Amino acid sequence: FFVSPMRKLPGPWYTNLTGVERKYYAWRGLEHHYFLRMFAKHGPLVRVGPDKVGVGEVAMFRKMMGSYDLPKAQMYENFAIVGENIFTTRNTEFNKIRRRQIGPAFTAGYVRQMAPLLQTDGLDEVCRLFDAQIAAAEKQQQPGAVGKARGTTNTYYAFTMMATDIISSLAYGRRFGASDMLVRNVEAPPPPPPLSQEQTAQKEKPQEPAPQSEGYEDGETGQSVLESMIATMILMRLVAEIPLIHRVPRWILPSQLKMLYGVRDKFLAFSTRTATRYRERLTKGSEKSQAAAGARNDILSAYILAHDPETGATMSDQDVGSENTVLLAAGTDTTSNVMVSVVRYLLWNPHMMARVQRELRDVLPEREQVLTDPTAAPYLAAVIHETMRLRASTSGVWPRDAPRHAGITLGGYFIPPGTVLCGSIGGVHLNPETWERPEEFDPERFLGPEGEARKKNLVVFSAGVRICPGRHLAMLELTMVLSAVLRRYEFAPIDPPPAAADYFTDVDEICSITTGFRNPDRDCLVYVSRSD
Ligand code: HEM
Repeated sequence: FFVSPMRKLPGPWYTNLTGVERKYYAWRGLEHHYFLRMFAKHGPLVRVGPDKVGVGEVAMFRKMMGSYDLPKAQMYENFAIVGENIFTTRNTEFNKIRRRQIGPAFTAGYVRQMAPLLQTDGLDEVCRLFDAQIAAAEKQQQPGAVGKARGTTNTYYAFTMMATDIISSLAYGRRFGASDMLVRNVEAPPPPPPLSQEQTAQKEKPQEPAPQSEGYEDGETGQSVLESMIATMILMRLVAEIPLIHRVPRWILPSQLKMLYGVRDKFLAFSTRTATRYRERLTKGSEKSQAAAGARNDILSAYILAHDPETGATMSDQDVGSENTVLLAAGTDTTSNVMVSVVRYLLWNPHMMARVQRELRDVLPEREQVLTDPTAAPYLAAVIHETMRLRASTSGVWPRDAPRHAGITLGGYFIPPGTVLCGSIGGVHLNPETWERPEEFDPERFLGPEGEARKKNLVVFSAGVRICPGRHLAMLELTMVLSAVLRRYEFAPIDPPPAAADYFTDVDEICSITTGFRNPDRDCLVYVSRSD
């Protein structure tokens, strides 16, 4: 204890003995804030527990993420309730092979070919929702009322459901129909009048079973799959917080947890079965069905056909099933939360909103046009980058073990083996040595050649050997959806912006693996109307 090199690291004295303060913040969903406060006080390398060090500076972050010598920390095993896959694995060889296998599904070129699916299964759906919300407001408008009808929408639900539909389309070959649930709520007819006796008797007669939706089995529907997906994600987060849950025999668990495990089993079975069916269509079906399946440029077909060019290893249906559950976890709220934040920042800064809209009217003169190239709308691209800097949906910490035998030197300090390095994306993005006025929302910093150069200091997708493979897809999705909705609709705030501009309080965030909105029902409600 007295000779440990960790003692030399900056940090409060008590972190030599305990990491309970960090745990307390993590338990409250505010671990990302805890790290920011520690960096502000002690600098970008700070001890936060006897064996834990926070890293909040871009060069150090890149160094710790740059090599497989610093494997993912043990925490990741807690996510493996959906099997070992690219995200959960701590095994270098496994990760290298998997990244080579799935690489072709995420190249910039292949991702561009997915744009039509992003449009039909994502963008069109969210627009259908906004249109339904506006139509509902029109219905309620008094006759003779002046001005356009304004619907009310919750951007959090609208974009989260849309992103879920996009990933389910790309990774499962079908939309789960998440957006439809929202549209149905808007269009729900008024409750029927009470039934007469005769009608009641009629109703009690056994009904014909509802026709199965294509591809679902055993009474599954898009909605039931969606529910089991959500339950699986909840279980993942619970086990991440309390790993013991996964270590004890299942029969000891309380009934709610047993139920969650049961649903997880069903969801994994569904994911594997989806891969099996798709493989059959791709490889065994008639020429016509093979052509139809092959013509779909999506992640699922790329995974099924994947092989590692070095070892020749392919992926089993179970492998594909496990990878797909991870895509749902890694590729939905990460992207949709950025969209929500972009709309919020633009509503708080009307001159920026006006500039984005002017730019979009120039590049998309027809209302229904869609933009796929972010460089065509540089101001919108700058807004997206600045939002991802200030409110990264991944602003929490991503832990790595110090190299097992040699340790590592960071910022002039030796970090011994056995230490966990907590790479803080929020810390890197708010580091005052890197960014002027770090807490200010200023898209200008990403404009022009200097702005382009500054992007190297953004690590929203992490860096190095485990960098996000979905980054091109995320950028395409952000560009297509935000350009279209900001061109086609006017948004207006329902509530005024927070009075005091304080980074820690002006957005009520919760960090639990990803960072999102603690109270979306209160904070993400806006007016929406059609633009010309
Ligand atoms: C704005 C949106 C996104 C952000 C900010 C983001 C960010 C990140 C970050 C920071 C990591 C590293 C996590 C770690 O070290 O454990 C990561 C990993 C990953 N991301 Fe993303 N991501 C986004 C969208 C996506 C999308 C759309 C997909 C795929 C559909 C995806 C798939 C993955 C996968 C599979 C990994 C694990 C890679 C590995 O461990 O080797 N992400 N992402």
